[in-house]
Amino acid sequence: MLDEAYVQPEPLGVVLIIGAWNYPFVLTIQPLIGAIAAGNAVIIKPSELSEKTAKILAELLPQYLDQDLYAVINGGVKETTELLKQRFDHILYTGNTAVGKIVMEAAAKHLTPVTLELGGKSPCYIDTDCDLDIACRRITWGKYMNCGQTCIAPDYVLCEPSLQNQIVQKIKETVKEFYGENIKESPDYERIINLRHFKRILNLLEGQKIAFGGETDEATRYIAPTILTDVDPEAKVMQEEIFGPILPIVPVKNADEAIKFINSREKPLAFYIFSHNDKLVRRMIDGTSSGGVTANDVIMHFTLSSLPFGGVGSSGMGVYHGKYTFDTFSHQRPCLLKSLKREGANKLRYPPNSQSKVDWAKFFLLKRFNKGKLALLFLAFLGVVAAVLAKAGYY
Ligand SMILES: NC(=O)c1ccc[n+]([C@@H]2O[C@H](COP(=O)([O-])OP(=O)(O)OC[C@H]3O[C@@H](n4cnc5c(N)ncnc54)[C@H](O)[C@@H]3O)[C@@H](O)[C@H]2O)c1
Ligand SMILES: O=CCCCCCCCCCCCCCCCCCCCCC(=O)O
Repeated sequence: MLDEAYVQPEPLGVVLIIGAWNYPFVLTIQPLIGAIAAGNAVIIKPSELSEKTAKILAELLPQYLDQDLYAVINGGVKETTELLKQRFDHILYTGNTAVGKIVMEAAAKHLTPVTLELGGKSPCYIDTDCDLDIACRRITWGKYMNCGQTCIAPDYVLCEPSLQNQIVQKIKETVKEFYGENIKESPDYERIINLRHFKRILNLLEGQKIAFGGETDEATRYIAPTILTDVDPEAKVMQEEIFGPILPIVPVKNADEAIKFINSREKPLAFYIFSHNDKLVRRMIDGTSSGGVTANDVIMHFTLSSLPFGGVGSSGMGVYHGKYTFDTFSHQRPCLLKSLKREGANKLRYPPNSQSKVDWAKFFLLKRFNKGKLALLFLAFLGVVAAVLAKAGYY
């Protein structure tokens, strides 16, 4: 009661931030800000795939930040492997799950804590009680933004079979509204990062029923906004994160079947539910697990600095954004400041031990006391009252 107890966040030391190529600026600078705020030195390793952003980060950062404390190291697998042999005090990695395991293994050698911002297949459930026009506009935005190369893009849609055709029609209309008749010419429609990913995505289309889109151009790595209908849960496109502009629709009987479907797979990075029915929204949140959730929209939980961002299970571990980034890169150090006085009370914890000492310790620590102690306390209280009365009478 008389001591001072507080939590003093302290810097961890040297932090390594490994970024991914799909949002190469935000995925390195956002964690960097929190790591600096928490007082750490930082090494940034941008993705070699987004080579121009990597180059510009290495040119710009030293112009504005202390070069002894904040470094940018560019390179690919070889350089990152070498970097990971060093001892860091925290590693924040953004990228795919397979490399996440490599990072965690390397970190374990030094007992370095990790934050792993990974991916996964983020489901999107559309309820029959829903404004389909709005739902489809928001899904079109989140799915085809950056050509589907967004970690929290809705990966696939779950809905009742009766909604399928309407969804296709409405997304089709929205694509036209967003990107015009000639999508290829739209300055707002992006391309696939490289040929390897282009071929990987095309491979996912094999044997599928294309309800919309499907046009591709290898020379410019263009893949049109595409929708697949009646997709078999066992199909290739349902086995890995798509990370491209393909939206499979998997018909389910109802919300309960959707919950079962989601729970039978790895925990996703995000989960989206579109419904007017608030009770259903909460039931679906309670019945599933995912890194984050947005109801009646997509992507937007990422934009709130008041919410922690991160995955769970195979979609990652640890969180950042806003104050959570500061906390991730800090050690929460508990401090108790006592004085050298009141040694009489402290004698309770020193040997020789006795039942009376145990009872008093219970009283102080657990706020638990037996009836005998209660009587004693009552007597003490009466004594205090008597003393006060006597003093008042005396004066
Ligand atoms: N959770 C998030 O915030 C988030 C954000 C963006 C992307 N992602 C996920 O990232 C994935 C896409 O990114 P990616 O993995 O293709 O990015 P990537 O290929 O850029 O790899 C990520 C980083 O890992 C490094 N790397 C690659 N192979 C390595 C190895 N063998 N050893 C050590 N380091 C290695 C790269 O140099 C790069 O810096 C998707 O799964 C996506 O969902 C997650
Ligand atoms: O790959 C992983 C990283 C993901 C990065 C995703 C970045 C996404 C950025 C999206 C920015 C969206 C900004 C939208 C701002 C405009 C908002 C207007 C909102 C009006 C809201 C009205 C309301 O009803 O709430």
